[in-house]
Amino acid sequence: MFLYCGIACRRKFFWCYRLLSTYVTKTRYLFELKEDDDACKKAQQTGAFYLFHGLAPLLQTSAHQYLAPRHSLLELERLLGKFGQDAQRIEDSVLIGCSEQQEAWFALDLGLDSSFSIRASLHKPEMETELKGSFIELRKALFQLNARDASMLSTAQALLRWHDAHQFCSRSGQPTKKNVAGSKRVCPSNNIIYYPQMAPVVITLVSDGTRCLLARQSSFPKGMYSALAGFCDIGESVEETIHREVAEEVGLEVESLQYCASQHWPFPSGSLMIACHATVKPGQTEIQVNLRELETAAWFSHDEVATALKRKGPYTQQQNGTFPFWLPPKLAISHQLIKEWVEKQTCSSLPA
Ligand SMILES: NC(=O)c1ccc[n+]([C@@H]2O[C@H](COP(=O)([O-])OP(=O)(O)OC[C@H]3O[C@@H](n4cnc5c(N)ncnc54)[C@H](O)[C@@H]3O)[C@@H](O)[C@H]2O)c1
Ligand SMILES: [Mg+2]
Repeated sequence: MFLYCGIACRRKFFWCYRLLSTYVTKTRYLFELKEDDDACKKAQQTGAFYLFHGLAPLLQTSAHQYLAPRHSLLELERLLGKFGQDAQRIEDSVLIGCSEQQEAWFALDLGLDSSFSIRASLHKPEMETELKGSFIELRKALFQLNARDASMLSTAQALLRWHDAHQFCSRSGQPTKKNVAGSKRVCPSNNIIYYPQMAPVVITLVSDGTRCLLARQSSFPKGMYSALAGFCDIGESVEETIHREVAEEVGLEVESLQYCASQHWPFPSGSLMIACHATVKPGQTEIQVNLRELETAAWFSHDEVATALKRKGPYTQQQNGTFPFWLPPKLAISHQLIKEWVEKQTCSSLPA
């Protein structure tokens, strides 16, 4: 009997341990907050808030890096009170994650129009002084944030932008209402539910076996090249988008492809970047650049790419008027894709 109990208890302990692993607990907690408005409101009491103004996150500078400060509900209520705002404005906030200790994290934009406020947008310079930070465009700050803040702020910005753009039902024209977590909006007149969306984008590093193909758009910083990227058209598989984008942008036919990784990307308005390696036949490598899409594209050797990976742009113009060749920074999935290609090439060139 004792032995039986012992085994049963150990089994139970093992089962609880499995269920209560930090990751599972955190995931279940976030799921509950998205489904249960009261639970989410309760979580706000002990939660922390990232602040934005016109989709630009509040940042503080620390040793050449940006840090994203968080504020408690109490601090936020005090701040809104000081600027003559109703604390109801906090209902505009969206849930973006939680800590391992289940402190829920929210994001709130103080610069976007609010249905809860008479004076919709709070005055930016005054708020910056009060908060001892600056609201900085995410595009400018992203690469000077640590990986966790970059990911949190990217998610937050995409979600805040989506809510701002989906205030009305496209069928009835009536105002839609968000749930407390901000994981959906509902039209009260017809019960249509709107969920936040993101656009799938493929990013492909094409190789001919020894070289890889990199391209630039005129909007890129000078000297920077990247892998080929393109939005998925409606009805396409990832494989079909890769074939089409490579043909459209550089006039080549993909022979084989291999998945590498994926990343949420906040620009232009929330994309899921799906990164893949692709090969073309060694004899069919003549590039025909589509100038409507790209400024230029070219084949680069392993050594050229390996050297460029170590450079950190943006660069100033050289004496001969050109800019050094450099690649996107570590945080961008294109960097990871290119680095993986370089490592594979290095391994395959080593003697067996
Ligand atoms: N994270 C990274 O490493 C990385 C690297 C390269 C590109 N990107 C991102 O990939 C995205 C797509 O690359 P691209 O610009 O070459 O795409 P693209 O080649 O599909 O060309 C862009 C054009 O596609 C059209 N388009 C179709 N669907 C669209 C949609 N849902 N949203 C916006 N435009 C749409 C527009 O006309 C737009 O001008 C860019 O927004 C860029 O920010 C990210
Ligand atoms: Mg493109």
